[in-house]
Formats: sequence, structure tokens, C-alpha cells
Amino acid sequence: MSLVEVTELHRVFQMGRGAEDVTAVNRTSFSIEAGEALGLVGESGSGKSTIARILVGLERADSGEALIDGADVLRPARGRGARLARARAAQMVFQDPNGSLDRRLAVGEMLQRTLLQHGRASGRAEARSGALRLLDRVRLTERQAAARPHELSGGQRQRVAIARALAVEPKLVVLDEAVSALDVSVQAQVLDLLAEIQRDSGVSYLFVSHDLAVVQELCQRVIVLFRGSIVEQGATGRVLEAPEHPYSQLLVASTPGPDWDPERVVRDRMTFTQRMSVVPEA
Ligand SMILES: Nc1ncnc2c1ncn2[C@@H]1O[C@H](COP(=O)(O)OP(=O)(O)OP(=O)(O)O)[C@@H](O)[C@H]1O
Repeated sequence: MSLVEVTELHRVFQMGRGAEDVTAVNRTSFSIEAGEALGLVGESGSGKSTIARILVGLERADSGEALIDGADVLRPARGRGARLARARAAQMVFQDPNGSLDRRLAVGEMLQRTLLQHGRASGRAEARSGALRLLDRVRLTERQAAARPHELSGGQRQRVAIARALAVEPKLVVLDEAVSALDVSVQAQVLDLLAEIQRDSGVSYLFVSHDLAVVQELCQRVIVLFRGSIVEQGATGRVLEAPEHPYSQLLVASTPGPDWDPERVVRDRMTFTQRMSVVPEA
């Protein structure tokens, strides 16, 4: 059995006032193995964040099944024990870490509280050494433990967000455009760090990104999402080198690289849009 098993996941947003409903996730099924990094790519609006948010309980599904380590994560977690168990199944790192980090707390203190709250440390002294260990793991220093989030750089803040997620010792970390706001060199450092953590701890990632180059750095496998449906999935190298579905071909062609031809991208996009407009949605 895979660590994550998603079956026929479905989510429609009712727009009201006569506007057409949006099928954000369309009977989507996929799995993630323990220790695997799975990329989820697709253009803006393809449903990536909705899937990510459903897996961590921030969004509900209309139907389908999602199991993490055998536990049904679509059912509301009632009671402290269930909420802690859910937090241990999956943690999320967002594009903007400010939402998940408490501005008022020094980051070391924040990590200590997370460790204590989730029963990962049994007292203050253990929490203190645990927080320093976590900071060290994301290559931040004791000095930075005393800083509040807004006193750190964007890359450092994202490292803190990763440390906070890891403090819970989750089975799965969902990263939603987690490196997209960082400049390229900082991005590369954070990706290296994520790869190292994955190797050392065996944690699994669902790595949501619109950036194929970034996915290639980290993910062993990739899913291509179009209008809430999976159009292609496979080993990252294979999908990026020889995409089979026209939409994946378009995504790959849209990624700047040595052979990038913007005019061709525009031409291909027009052809693809014309084709899709005559193909009814599944
Ligand atoms: N809370 C919501 N209410 C209404 N529509 C929503 C809501 N959340 C998402 N949607 C719609 O669902 C579709 C999928 O959105 P989603 O954010 O999952 O896509 P995405 O691939 O993550 O896009 P992006 O990369 O821009 O975040 C979009 O059409 C979006 O407008």
C-alpha cells in the first residue's frame, strides 16, 4: 500500500449568481510512495492548490477518498487526538511563509511551542534542544533562533516554515509553490535542503509548482494536471524529455531553456486551445 492513496477525488466550487460552477478537481486518482517526492504541475487554475489543501484538511472534497498512511483524511478531525494525528499525517509549507509563522514569536520559541504542542518534546529543556536541532537541520543558527520572522530574509523565513512543518514529524509534507517567491540562487539552496531532508528522514513530498525546472530538481515523479484532471504522469525525466500529452508538451515548450522558442509556444497554445474548445470536458 502506498503512503498516500487518492481515489476519484472531486471538488466543484459553486460560483452562484448564474455563473458557471468550477470543477477544480475532477475525479482525480494518484498515489505517493513513502519517501517519494511527487511533483504536481499545471497552469494557474488547474487545481493544484485545491488538491494540496484537501490533503491537509484546509479544503473539503465533494467526493472521493484520500488516505494517508491508511487514515482517511477527508473526514473531519474531531477532538485533540484526531487533530494531532491529522497534523502528523501531513503538514503544509506555503508560498508565503508569513501566514503560517507567528509574527510575535522568536522563531526558536515558535518551534519549541510546536514541539510541545505535538508531543515531540516532553519539557522545556527538550523543546529547546529540539528547536535548535531543527534550525540546524535547515541550516539556521542559534542567533537566528532569537529573531522574529520579519527580521529574517525570505529564504530564511521559508527555512523556518520547513522546520516548523518537520517539527511535527509528518509522513507527508505538501509544498505549495514553496520556492516560487525566492530568487534563483536561494531557490536552489532550499531545493538542495529539501532533497537532503528527504534522503535523511524518508519523508514524502507533494511538491506543487508551475515551474517544471524546479520540479525536475526535486521530484522523482510528476503529475500533469489540466482543468482538475491528470493528463499525464510518470518519471520526471521521461515526462519532461518526452511528454506524451499535448498539454504536457505545451507546458514543457513554455519553459525557457536552450531551445526555447516563444513564437512556437504561442502557435502551439493557439492550436491546443482550439483543440480543447471542441473536446468536451471529461
Ligand atoms: N475557494 C474557492 N472558491 C471558488 N473557486 C475556487 C476556490 N478555490 C479555487 N477555486 C477555483 O478552482 C480552480 C482551481 O484553483 P486552484 O487554486 O486549485 O488552481 P492552481 O492550479 O493551484 O492555480 P494557481 O497556481 O494559480 O494557484 C480555479 O478555477 C479557481 O478559480
